[in-house]
Amino acid sequence: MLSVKNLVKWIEGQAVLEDISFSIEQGTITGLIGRNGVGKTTLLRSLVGILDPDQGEVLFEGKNIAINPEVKQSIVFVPDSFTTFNNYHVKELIQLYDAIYEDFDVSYFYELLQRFNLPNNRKVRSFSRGMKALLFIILSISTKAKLIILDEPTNGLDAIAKRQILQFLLEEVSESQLSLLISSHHLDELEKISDTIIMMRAGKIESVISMEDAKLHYKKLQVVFKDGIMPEEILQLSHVEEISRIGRVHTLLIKGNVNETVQILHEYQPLLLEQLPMSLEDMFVSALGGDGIV
Ligand SMILES: Nc1ncnc2c1ncn2[C@@H]1O[C@H](COP(=O)(O)OP(=O)(O)OP(=O)(O)O)[C@@H](O)[C@H]1O
Repeated sequence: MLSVKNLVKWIEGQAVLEDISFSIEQGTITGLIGRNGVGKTTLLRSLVGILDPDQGEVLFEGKNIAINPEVKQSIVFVPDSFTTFNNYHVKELIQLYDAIYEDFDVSYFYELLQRFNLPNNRKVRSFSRGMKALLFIILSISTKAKLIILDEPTNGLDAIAKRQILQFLLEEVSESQLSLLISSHHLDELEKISDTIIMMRAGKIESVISMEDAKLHYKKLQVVFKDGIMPEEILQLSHVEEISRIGRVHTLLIKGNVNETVQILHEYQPLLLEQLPMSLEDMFVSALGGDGIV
């Protein structure tokens, strides 16, 4: 559905995006993660034409978005800040979206407004941060676009609103074959809803991995030895990484064949050896933990 090919973006003499390529399939949720300043927002803005890439292209259903502006009807970007719209009344926003997006569904918008208990008789300025986030997610869904790109969508939402909106996004994806690309630092949320995770590092793609593969290929083990010391042989294994140590409890991240590692660990007769659920945060820390802020 969306195909990004060799995207490069320079800002003020600095390469912010370097040779970015990936694709997004219909009806899927892709999470975009990476440390602060790696270029996530710049990438999202380049995908929708707010920024012009210096090299490379973005194809939506085979059409280059730079020379086929009508394609932008099918892609909606929800930014992480809504100050531009502060002076708009909700009704003016509806008129604006209705004028821009041919398939904007006004009655569905009002239905969603009611579902999320948002007022329709006020200016955006009077909404809280979380209410604004909800409002713009609802607006984007009501456009009936095929791809919605969200930059930090759950920032400022309370725990209940977060759950509601994530559940709602999942429903929309399964019912209407919508695709979502979501940039977020809330890895626990992305882990629950994403099919694929794109990890960025210093303006480049570090990895693209399906959550299914990630769960198969990464495992987390907790191990305690009598003398509290992790055998050097284990630390030397290239697919094993010690991600934390609290007292005598060592936590290991295993990439690849976990059975082989467990067998070796058993030879050292540990007092405790147990497998823990692997989280996206573990993968993130393992892959990017050594990086400073870029
Ligand atoms: N308008 C701009 N002028 C100068 N530098 C910019 C501009 N926009 C982005 N940058 C730089 O580009 C890099 C990437 O910024 P970007 O906002 O895309 O990162 P990010 O991954 O979204 O970060 P965060 O997770 O903190 O939101 C940073 O080094 C930033 O300083």
